[in-house]
Amino acid sequence: MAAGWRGSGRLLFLLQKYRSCVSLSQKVNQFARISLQFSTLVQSQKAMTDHSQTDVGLYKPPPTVRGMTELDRAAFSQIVSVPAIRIPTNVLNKVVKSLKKVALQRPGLKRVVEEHSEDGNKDSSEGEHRLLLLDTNSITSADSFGSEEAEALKAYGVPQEIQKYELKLTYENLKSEEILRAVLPEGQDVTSGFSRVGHIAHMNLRDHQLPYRKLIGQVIIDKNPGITCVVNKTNTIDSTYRNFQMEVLAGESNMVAKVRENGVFYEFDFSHVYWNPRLSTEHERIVSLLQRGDTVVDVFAGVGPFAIPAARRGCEVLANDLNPESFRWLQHNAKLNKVDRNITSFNMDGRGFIRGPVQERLPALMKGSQKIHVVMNLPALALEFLDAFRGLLGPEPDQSLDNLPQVHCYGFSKEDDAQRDVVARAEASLKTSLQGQCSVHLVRNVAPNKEMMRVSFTLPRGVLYSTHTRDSDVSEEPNPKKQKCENPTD
Ligand SMILES: C[S@@+](CC[C@H](N)C(=O)[O-])C[C@H]1O[C@@H](n2cnc3c(N)ncnc32)[C@H](O)[C@@H]1O
Repeated sequence: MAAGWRGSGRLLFLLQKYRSCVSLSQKVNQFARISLQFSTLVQSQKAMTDHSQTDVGLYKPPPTVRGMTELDRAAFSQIVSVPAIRIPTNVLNKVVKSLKKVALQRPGLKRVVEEHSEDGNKDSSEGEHRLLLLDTNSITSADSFGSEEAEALKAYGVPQEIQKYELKLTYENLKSEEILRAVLPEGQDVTSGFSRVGHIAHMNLRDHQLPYRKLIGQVIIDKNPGITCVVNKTNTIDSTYRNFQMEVLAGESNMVAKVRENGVFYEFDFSHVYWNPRLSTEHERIVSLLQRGDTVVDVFAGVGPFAIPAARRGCEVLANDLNPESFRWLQHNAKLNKVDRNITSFNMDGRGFIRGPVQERLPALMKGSQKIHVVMNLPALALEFLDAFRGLLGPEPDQSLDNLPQVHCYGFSKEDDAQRDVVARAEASLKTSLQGQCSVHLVRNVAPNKEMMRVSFTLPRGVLYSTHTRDSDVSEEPNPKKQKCENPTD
């Protein structure tokens, strides 16, 4: 209860902080942060509640498992005494339904059992009665039943009497969080959360969890059907291709994942390419803007989560990625989804791609009426890559080419006003104002104080036709510090 009040107080404080923000964009950012902090608050309160529930001791594994680094499943077995109620078989189903809130619920455990006599043999009245096992957190004595349950018992003629039942609890009956809380050092955070990529569970363990990493990996496999490999991200990444370096904690070391996102199938080697299940909504959002016959230019395509669904929708796609492995899996996924005819793929640097194959095709596309969408999802750097469009079609505007491309460019921001920050960076690269001509979307909160944003706009004619090409900016090479990629978790 006290935790609940503390939580509400904190929420009130956060909301007051939100009200005091001045600009709309600040409010958007602040609101996103408050939502995150609030959800963290709710999660930690939930964790507290769960903890207090298991704290009664009954479902706690034996204390001897504390500090275990190699999983010994048998060490988790124990006999516990649980409350039970004796129910005639002719009303069993109805009574079990009425008592479902207070019945024992444990993975892999039957809650209705046969009764045994004192000597351990089956009761002589076998077949006439069964025992319903009850949850010790709800029922400790015959008086613990609520009024509805008590009424149901009376109506079915079941005596409101509690007896004890000796129950064998094993590793199989425990939840992963209960196992890890019993094993890891007391009082330290037990996070068993992971991202799922096909058969792979992808974890980001903290330092204090590392000595137990093999055991944690095995527990995740045991408790999550379909997971056959658990990896932990190690602290370094290949910052160019945005893939993680990882250690296999448990299970097979097969890194070729098969996933389905928004109804589309993908296969890829997770250890060599970028894949983030948290982007599925954004992928879908962009794809929903597309019409059959549109052209999609995907500058940082990865293994195809924009390109493949766009091609399936009937668009012509130019898809590029610098990582040879992403390029290979992109082609594989195009074939897998039978859209390889609609996708032309490239393995180039993004700027070279824009100033080469895209430049060649753009005039013809801009003469037509079907939309041209340019997608640039490399949030650590893409805003800076917009300079590649400057002077792309030369200095002389051709008025017959009036179908200007729509650009969807992603960027991370740690600024208080993330919206203003990403627009200002896009404007600096394009060397033109986008005021009133762009929309900005919060894609997701990546970390506390770090947002992934999308700026969408029609590429200004004055940018495409300009003497001010990127190549003429010798004195304006991007600051190498700014070019550095951000944390791999993003
Ligand atoms: C954040 S991932 C996005 C992949 C995919 N579009 C998605 O939404 O999941 C960025 C991709 O850009 C690629 N990349 C990095 N630097 C690049 C560059 N200079 N030119 C082209 N692609 C690049 C990486 O290999 C990676 O696949």
